Amino acid sequence: MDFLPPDLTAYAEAHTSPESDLLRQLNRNTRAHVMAPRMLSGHMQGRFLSMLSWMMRPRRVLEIGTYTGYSALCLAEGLTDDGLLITIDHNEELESFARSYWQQSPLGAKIDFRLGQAATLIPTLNETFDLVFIDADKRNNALYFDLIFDKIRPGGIILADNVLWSGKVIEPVKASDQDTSAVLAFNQKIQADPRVENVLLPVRDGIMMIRKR
Ligand SMILES: C[S@@+](CC[C@H](N)C(=O)[O-])C[C@H]1O[C@@H](n2cnc3c(N)ncnc32)[C@H](O)[C@@H]1O
Repeated sequence: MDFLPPDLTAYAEAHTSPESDLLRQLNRNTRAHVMAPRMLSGHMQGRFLSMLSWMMRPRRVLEIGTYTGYSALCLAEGLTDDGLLITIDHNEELESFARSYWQQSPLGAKIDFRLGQAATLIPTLNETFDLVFIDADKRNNALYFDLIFDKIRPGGIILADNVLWSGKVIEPVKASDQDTSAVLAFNQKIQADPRVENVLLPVRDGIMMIRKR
């Protein structure tokens, strides 16, 4: 769902730095050849992730939900020289597609892909993260938040995508709609957590931006 009228979205994109040729190609080929291309962050959100990465100059970034590797490339842009982005996805069919784009970028050497279930892999990571992007199965947002919290430095940032869930967060929820219930519960959990400060940004499908105190 677009929250802004299409012509305002177009205006905002026209006044946002363009995607690199590589990202544009990755965006276009995901739309042409991969299932569910709406999952890709895209131009505007990608530039937001890049801007935040440049502002923070993170040494360690964790992404939960790689898909075709678009947001990984954006988040890797501001990494320090010795920086590393670990990205997790359980869909092995997308790995070679994502890698074929990462290999065309100098940032590819800083991207460490881990294949598997996020809930299994996160506890095995012995890193302190500056920035985490939660963008996998929304039902597990709260679980991923709990699993990563102690691995984030004070002042570190967690982003969770799709927290407006196409607007369903303000509609009556059907008992059978577990995804919407999970997004609502996650948003409430963050809002009530005294260990963090947060702002729900209405960018694309909604990004919850969380700072660990
Ligand atoms: C919304 S897409 C990620 C989009 C990507 N971050 C981007 O912006 O271009 C979600 C991804 O999470 C992965 N995923 C879903 N559940 C998962 C799980 N339990 N463990 C690991 N990956 C999972 C899916 O395979 C899918 O590729």
